[in-house]
This record gives sequence, structure tokens and C-alpha cells, in this order.
Amino acid sequence: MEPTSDSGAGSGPAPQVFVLFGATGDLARRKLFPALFHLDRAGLLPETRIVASGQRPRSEEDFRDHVCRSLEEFAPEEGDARERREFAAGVSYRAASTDNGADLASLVRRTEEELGEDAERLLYLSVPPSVMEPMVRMIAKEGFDARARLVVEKPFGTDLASARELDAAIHDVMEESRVFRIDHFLGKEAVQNILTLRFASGLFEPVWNRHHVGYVQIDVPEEIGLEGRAGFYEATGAFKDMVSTHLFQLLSFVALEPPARLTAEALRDEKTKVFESLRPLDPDRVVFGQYEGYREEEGVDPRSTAETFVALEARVDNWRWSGVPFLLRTGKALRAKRRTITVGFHGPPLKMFDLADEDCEGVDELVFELTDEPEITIEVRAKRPGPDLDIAPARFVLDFARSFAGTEPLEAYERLLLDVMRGDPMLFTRADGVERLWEVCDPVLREPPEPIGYPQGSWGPEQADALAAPRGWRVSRD
Ligand SMILES: NC(=O)C1=CN([C@@H]2O[C@H](COP(=O)(O)OP(=O)(O)OC[C@H]3O[C@@H](n4cnc5c(N)ncnc54)[C@H](OP(=O)(O)O)[C@@H]3O)[C@@H](O)[C@H]2O)C=CC1
Ligand SMILES: O=C1O[C@H](COP(=O)(O)O)[C@@H](O)[C@H](O)[C@H]1O
Repeated sequence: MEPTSDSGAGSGPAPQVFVLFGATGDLARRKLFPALFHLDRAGLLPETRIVASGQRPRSEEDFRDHVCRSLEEFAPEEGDARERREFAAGVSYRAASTDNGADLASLVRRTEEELGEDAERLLYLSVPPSVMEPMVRMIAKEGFDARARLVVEKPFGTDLASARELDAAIHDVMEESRVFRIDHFLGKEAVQNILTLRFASGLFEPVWNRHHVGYVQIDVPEEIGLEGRAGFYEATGAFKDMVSTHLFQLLSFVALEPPARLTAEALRDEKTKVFESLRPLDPDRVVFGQYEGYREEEGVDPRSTAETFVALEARVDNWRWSGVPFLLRTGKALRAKRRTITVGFHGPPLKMFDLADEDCEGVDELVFELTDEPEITIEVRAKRPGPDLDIAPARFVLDFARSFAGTEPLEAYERLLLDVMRGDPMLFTRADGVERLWEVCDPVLREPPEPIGYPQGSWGPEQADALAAPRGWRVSRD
């Protein structure tokens, strides 16, 4: 997707000093180093020096080994051992804390001088929510902010008050146009296809409303459990980790009105209007769960009430969506990993064929699978080949492989890192939208439901199925 005007995107990005706070963490090893490595090998990365930082001192050699191991584990298909070592050799490491970043700051200045005077500084905050605001203050104190772009990882505070404090701290040191609040789900190819399908063709928009759509489901079950992130997860939980962030961002792409122009501000204005129209959540329409065995995980409080599963119903109170339930679900240690958006259309108004009553109630579903190689299908009914008029479910499949042979999709972080370097904020979230989302979530934060236990490998607590009645969760039906 190419922005048309106010995004600030230029030609090729300038050389970058990429300062990664939280470089010893899970996100860095799982996604960020593999993304940078891939961009580098694909020739898409401008000349870049990575300056990595965690709170504990480590030797540079030790950290480079850590980078190589991360690449081996999370990008096994990419390059060979020599290329991994060469990439890691370009990474430097300095410890920094929220109180002291002096060593790191002087390394960044030296690196910048080596890279030349047109070098740009990119500060990436991949640290837990509790550390964000003090880290921003430290960055200001050490003078890191000069000419920098700042990338802030979700969840952007943990409630309305803390989000406002974080924004205030950021705006003390940097203007909003330099701030990139990253939600990597918006970098996924299939998510951008929601916009193209809706607005680059005339087929869907006329039926994209309450008259034709019966429900929307945004369903992101995960098979993985804690993956050693107890510290982060105990303080954050599934609701703030996934729902108030990724799942609501996806909802905004499904629900937004056509922007007047394809510019970053016009698109983000429309997203914010969706958030403004969201009804504050009703805790009676929210189910929390916790997988059995969670309390025995290393680092978890044996009496923890952290939720590892959330299912809820959201309502967008505007003329387009009035009466249409938006059902959101996510959780850890579930039966399958999926990231699926389903738009369920009303069935035919009259029973012409010999179908059961429930089959007339909306099996026409448009399904987006948010995989790196996007999959978009439409579930309808068709005649089963043969002598009788047998009706059976069948699907249209968007044939990306044939339509776009020879092209390679970018993984979400790859795409978004490039966007930051190009100065294009279109796929990043804005402070007003984030603050409104915390208002919408406030009733649940104040009155969180008691998490209900569920077996690992299941679809979560049964109580979540009632939310999606009568048809149930599409992903559980597959
Ligand atoms: N993990 C994931 O899959 C995803 C995570 N995110 C977001 O990324 C961010 C980081 O998450 P994740 O990597 O999982 O978290 P981790 O807990 O795995 O890592 C946290 C990182 O922050 C550093 N850190 C913690 N406290 C301090 C401090 N007081 N001063 C300096 N550094 C500190 C840690 O350093 P040290 O190791 O030295 O303690 C570590 O490098 C979060 O905002 C999360 O929401 C977003 C998308 C996906
Ligand atoms: O932000 C997060 O996202 C991941 C899921 O991302 P995906 O791209 O692998 O689907 C989730 O596992 C993690 O808990 C969360 O912090």
C-alpha cells in the first residue's frame, strides 16, 4: 500500500542507527532480529548499525552469540551460519537502565559519527509497559532524542491514566510526528487486504453494513503458553496483551468508513471514529479464562488471577454497524494457532432449496487468515456435482500464488520497520485512538471477570461459546 501524500515517506531511507531497548527480550529474539536479518539479506535495509541494550551487563561476544542463536531458532530458513555471524558482528551491546544510559548514549553518538552526517537515529522501545515511561524520561535526560524517531511497543500504558502519562512523557521530548506506536498485527499482509478488498473493488462495500452482515468474529487463538515470559504476562494478561491492542486494531480496519484520501491522517481519523463509536465493554459479555497448569509455570504466582484467555462481545454504535456483534477471542495454550477474521453475511431470505433452518441463517462467510502468506476465502453453498441437486458448503479462494507469482510477502515486523525508516506512519496507531480504547476497556479493567479454568489444548472455557451462539466460533468449527 503506497501512501499518497501526508505520510512523509521519501525515496530510500537514510542510513540508520537502530537503538534497540529490550534487546535481550522475547520480542527481539523472536521477531526483531529475524526481521532485520531478512531485510538485510533481501537488500531492503539501508546501511544500518544496531546498538542493542538490556538492563544487565553482557559482553558483546556473548550478545552476538545470542543474536545468532535467535536467528537459528526463529529464522531457520534464512541464510547460513556465516551470514548469521556476519550480521551479528554488526550488533553492539551496552547495558542501560531507566536511571542510567550514559554509556549507551556515548556509544550511539560514536556510531552515528562513523555512519556519517545524514545518519538517522531510530529508538525502539521493546520493554515491558511498566518500564516505558521511565525509559522515555531517561532517553530525554541522556539526550538520545535529538533527531530521532521513537518506536513504542504496545500496549501503550495499562489504562487511560497511564497511557496519558506515557503520551505526556513522550510529547515532552518529541513531537507526535516522530512517534511510531507499533501494533504488528497492522503490518500483516492480509490486514492491509481488508482495505484493498473493501475500497479497491466495488464488490463488497455495498454489503459491508448491518443490512447484510450478521456478525464479525476476530479470533486469535494461540497454541503456545508462556514461553518464559512470566514477568511480562503476570503483569499484563491476555486482555491488555492482545485485546485492547491487536484485536481492537483489527476491528477498526473492518469497521472504518472509507477515508476521504489514502493518507496516514485520513485513515487514522477514520480509525479513531470507530473507537469513538465503540460502546464501553459490558463485563457481563466478557469471559476470562486461565489454562490449567498456568499457576505452576516458572515465575507465576501460585495464586495468580492473570487471565490467559479472553472472549468478548463489542458493539460499534454507528449507523453502519448498529446491532452487529463483533466477537473477539484470544488465548494461550489453546487447540490451534489461528489469526482469523470472519465476516458473516445473512443467509437467503427464502428457503428455495432443501436446507435445514439453521443453514439459512448465515453460513456465507468472508474469511481472512492473517498468515504471512495471506489467505482470503468466501464460504458459500454450491451444488455437489452429480445427478441430484445436492447443496453443500464450498469456497472461493483468492489465488495469491497465481495472481502474484514471483513476489514474496514481507512479515509484519519487516514491513513496519521499513515504514518507520521511511517515515510513513500510516500503519501505526495514534495517541487519541489509544486513549479512547482504554476508555472503552475501562469497565473490564475496573471489574475484571473471574478467570475460569480450561484444559490446555481446548478452545477455552465453555462459557465463551454462549457469546457466539447460535453458530459458534467459526475457527472452532473448522
Ligand atoms: N514477545 C512477543 O511476542 C511480543 C511482544 N511485544 C511487546 O514487546 C515489548 C517487550 O516484550 P517482550 O520482549 O516479550 O518482554 P521480555 O520480558 O521478554 O523482555 C523485556 C526486555 O526489557 C528489558 N527490561 C526490562 N526491565 C528493564 C529496565 N528496568 N531497564 C532496562 N531494560 C529493561 C529486559 O532486559 P533484561 O533481559 O536485561 O532484563 C528485556 O530486554 C512489550 O511491550 C510487549 O508488549 C509485542 C509483540 C509481540
Ligand atoms: O503481541 C503479541 O503477539 C504475539 C502473537 O503475534 P503473532 O504475530 O505471532 O501472531 C503473542 O504471542 C504475544 O503474547 C503478544 O505479546
